Amino acid sequence: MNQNELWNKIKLKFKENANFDNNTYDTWINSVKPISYEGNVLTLELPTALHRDYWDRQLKSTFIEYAYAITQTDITPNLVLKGEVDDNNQNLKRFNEANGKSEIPHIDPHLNPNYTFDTFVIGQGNQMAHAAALAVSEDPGKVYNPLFFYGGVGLGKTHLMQAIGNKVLSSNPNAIVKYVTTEKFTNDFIDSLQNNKMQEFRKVYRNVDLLLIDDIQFLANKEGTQDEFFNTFNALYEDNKQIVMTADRLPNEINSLTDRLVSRFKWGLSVDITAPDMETRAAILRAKAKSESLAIDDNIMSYIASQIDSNVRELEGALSRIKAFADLKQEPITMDLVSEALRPLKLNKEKSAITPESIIKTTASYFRVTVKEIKGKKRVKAIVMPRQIAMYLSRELTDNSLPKIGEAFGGKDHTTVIHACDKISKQLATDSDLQNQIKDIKTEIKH
Ligand SMILES: Nc1ncnc2c1ncn2[C@@H]1O[C@H](COP(=O)(O)OP(=O)(O)OP(=O)(O)O)[C@@H](O)[C@H]1O
Repeated sequence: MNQNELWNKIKLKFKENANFDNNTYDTWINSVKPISYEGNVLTLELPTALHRDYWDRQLKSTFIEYAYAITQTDITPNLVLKGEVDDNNQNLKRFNEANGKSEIPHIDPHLNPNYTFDTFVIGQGNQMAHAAALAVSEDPGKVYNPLFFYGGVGLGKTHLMQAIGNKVLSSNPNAIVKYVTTEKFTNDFIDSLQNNKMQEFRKVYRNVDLLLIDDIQFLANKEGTQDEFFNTFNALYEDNKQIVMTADRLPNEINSLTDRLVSRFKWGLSVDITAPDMETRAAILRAKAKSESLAIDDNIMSYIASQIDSNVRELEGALSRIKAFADLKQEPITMDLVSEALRPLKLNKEKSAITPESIIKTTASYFRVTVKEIKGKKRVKAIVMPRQIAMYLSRELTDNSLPKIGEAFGGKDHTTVIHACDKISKQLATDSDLQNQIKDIKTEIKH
């Protein structure tokens, strides 16, 4: 029997017995080419490294079983990639090290199983992001690539991004999905540079079907990591692999993000997620309460939703607090219990009520300018500097979104706030006078 005859017989067995649909059969079996059959080794040429990984993990043992049924001998598959075939040394090396070991390291998707579409409540602020996420999860790499979510903290960006990963894996358990924060990507990159492991790094990041990368604003000012990310992005994109990213702002608003990255990100779709309205907050609470089997009256839900209006993470925190209160006191969840449980949160909020308004007031008096001047448009240095410092402090000390801060400064655009924050952060690194001024103003604000 030559290699073609043997492979055709094995293929037939895969077709008849392996329970593959046509698509799966074409992808993993029909795309394989028999190269040689010598001794007890059948050399097969596979189209990509992904195929080899899949064969190593999923198909090798079935292959051996089918080959044995046909030849009554143990046949070992020698899996090579196109281009490797002529290189005998590499071929041999690969064969020797193979032994069931996959070339692509095992990739842990790092997904939270609770972050699914089922547990995500759709509301006004996230409707569009949800629709885009769903579309991408149904057809990764095809519709919006890359998909980019941006918006403030605790609004569900990570949840939605991981929901895509969970859905892709549940539809195709063999898909290679990887979720990473930008911080982890950066650390992995630096680590592999220092330890001469760039090849492994690339093997991990360039062999995924779906890359989910969170908080890419942290790529700011990291040129080397940006370069590597750019190359990763290109490799995946050219291979029609899906990339999903999140950040707290639009790519062109991220400090020193290279133009080539910004322009790549524009190839796909950017969608913002905004804070949930009252109705959505109540719906989220109802869903969370239900999943934890908490019995809470509808009007109590509305009350909680009206009190906690910043973001979903805080809403969840409030609910856990209420639950803990009810458990400790062994009482049902009544309006009294809820208002007692939430009182410290509200008091805290009132006591430490640091708002852009209070920051503007303190900063103005520190620099002996007026609140009106800070909120105004005058561009003289004596006013611009205090204005930018107050914007910077509003960003640092409050949870207000960039547009909200802009509004507090007499209706300025959020890009002006970003510019101010970036400028002050940069200057702070080298200017000790500014460091002291900011320290003093902060102390005053907190008193
Ligand atoms: N629409 C929603 N329905 C259900 N749960 C939600 C929704 N939005 C957010 N959450 C929950 O709120 C919490 C915070 O969400 P998440 O971590 O995804 O926010 P984020 O936008 O990524 O914030 P950050 O930028 O701080 O990481 C999570 O526990 C998430 O499950």
